[in-house]
Amino acid sequence: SHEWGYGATNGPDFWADNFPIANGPRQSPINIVPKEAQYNSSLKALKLRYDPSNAKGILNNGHSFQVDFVDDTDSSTLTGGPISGTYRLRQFHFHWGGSDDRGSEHTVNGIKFPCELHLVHWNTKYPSFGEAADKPDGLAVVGVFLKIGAANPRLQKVLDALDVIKNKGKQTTFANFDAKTLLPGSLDYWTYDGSLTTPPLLESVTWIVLKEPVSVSPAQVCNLLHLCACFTYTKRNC
Ligand SMILES: CCN[C@H]1CN(CCOCC)S(=O)(=O)c2sc(S(N)(=O)=O)cc21
Ligand SMILES: [Zn+2]
Repeated sequence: SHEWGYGATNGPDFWADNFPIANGPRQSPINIVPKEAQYNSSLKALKLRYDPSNAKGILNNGHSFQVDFVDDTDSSTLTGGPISGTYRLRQFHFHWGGSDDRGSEHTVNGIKFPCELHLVHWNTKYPSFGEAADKPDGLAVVGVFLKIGAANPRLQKVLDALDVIKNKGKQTTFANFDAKTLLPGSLDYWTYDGSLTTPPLLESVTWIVLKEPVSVSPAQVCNLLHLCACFTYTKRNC
């Protein structure tokens, strides 16, 4: 079967063919309706402690690009928030689209943002990421919306690295990067139990979607899209 993607013949509407969990009870993404969200006073503040020296490399996985982190110690972790215990930062990646009115996976009141950042963490109650990835409490992903606005200097180091990983499977070293610099000022969040938003669509993700977006400039989004030479789902006149 041809590889899943976002095209007309292998996009999300076809994923259930090879990944029946696509019709499962806790599939992501969802539309977030703030007025309908219930306040839960037992939820704690998010605590994100990231060590820049854990940044390892940047990889074009053919569906997006991801920055991978060394996750063999508790030096880059997510604690507090809706989760219990300690989750380790594994990687972060982005989702974007071919125009400013689409690209994010979650929506807020039906509105899509041009881009969405996902910081993927795994529960250290399991021996490894691979073991955690299919457990109901295995993963916690922090989602950050990007909105079109002023250029975001903290993104630039990531975008500058894309030139050398233009093709699927390409990777290069990406050292000494502080993922915290990608976060907005406020860590206020919505949370729900969901899934990976791409195959294998595992229902193992506690979603933590930050309310405050960060900015990205149109030129920076175009930078992302140059990488999309191999991603057929986005065409943008840059
Ligand atoms: C392109 C594949 N994307 C997957 C790859 N991983 C799953 C690998 O499962 C191994 C058994 S992942 O855990 O890194 C991950 S997180 C998200 S998302 N968009 O929901 O934050 C998608 C994916
Ligand atoms: Zn994602």
